[in-house]
Amino acid sequence: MTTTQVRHSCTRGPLIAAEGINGVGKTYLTKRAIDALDDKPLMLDGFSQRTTGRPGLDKLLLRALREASAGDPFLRGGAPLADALILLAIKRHDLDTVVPALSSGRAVAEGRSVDSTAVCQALLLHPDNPDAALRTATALLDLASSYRPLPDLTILVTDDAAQAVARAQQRDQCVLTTEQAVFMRDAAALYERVAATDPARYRVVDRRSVGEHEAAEQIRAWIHGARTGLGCVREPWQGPGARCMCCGRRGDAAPA
Ligand SMILES: Nc1ncnc2c1ncn2[C@@H]1O[C@H](COP(=O)(O)OP(=O)(O)OP(=O)(O)O)[C@@H](O)[C@H]1O
Ligand SMILES: Cc1cn([C@H]2C[C@H](O)[C@@H](COP(=O)(O)O)O2)c(=O)[nH]c1=O
Repeated sequence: MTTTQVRHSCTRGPLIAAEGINGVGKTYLTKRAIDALDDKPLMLDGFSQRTTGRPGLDKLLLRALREASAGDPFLRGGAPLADALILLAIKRHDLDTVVPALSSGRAVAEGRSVDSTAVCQALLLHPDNPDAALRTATALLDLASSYRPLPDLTILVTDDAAQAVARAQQRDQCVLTTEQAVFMRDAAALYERVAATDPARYRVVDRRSVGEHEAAEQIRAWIHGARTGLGCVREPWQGPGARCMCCGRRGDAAPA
């Protein structure tokens, strides 16, 4: 988690996110990577997998967004900033549910995190202006980091957008509209630009140049390596003297 932490070592596990457009292979490759790990991370499902089970606050918020977006696969409810705040609330709820696992030293792998919110909502706000979309995406990430710490490591899976569209269509037995396919293409480009702004947090695996086996192996190694050098993590809104959310250690107060 990259914000509000004081860098002394903490016993917690790392928070890792898999990002990228629909159908790019986040779930497929992350599962393959995790199969090869002895110390398996807790997997936090992406949104589309959350259709069964107890209706917690995350599912209820998601249901509201789904209803407002009337079947749109990108959950576009018509009010991008209000949608963004609901999406961030869901991702905050997700963090709350995994703090016990992180505190026990276990790694957690989120299927999408706040970078998806930043990218998708920024693109909705600036569909025809890639530079403005990038500025808004980074501003939304700043906003997100005041709601919850960002992931320690974000793995971006990229590919030719048309390949990802084809996989998503095949998997979901649907045909995306041209507008939806263009949205995915533009989102793919924006994810890559956002990743380039924060190379310390992001690792990028590009399926155009890396085979399936090698991609899964890279992801395995990144997840394994994310365990080292972790600092304590604090509620962003509580300031540097607050206790670590995971180990409970107090931070050093800011120098006078
Ligand atoms: N290398 C591969 N070989 C065979 N099938 C693959 C491969 N990569 C992905 N797939 C298939 O493509 C589809 C899309 O992949 P996946 O579900 O992992 O994408 P995703 O990025 O998690 O998408 P979403 O965000 O829409 O859930 C799935 O049916 C998956 O099994
Ligand atoms: C987290 C998040 C998701 N979305 C969109 C992207 C996908 O089209 C759907 C389903 O997501 P899944 O996790 O891949 O199942 O939701 C979004 O627009 N903004 C977000 O923050």
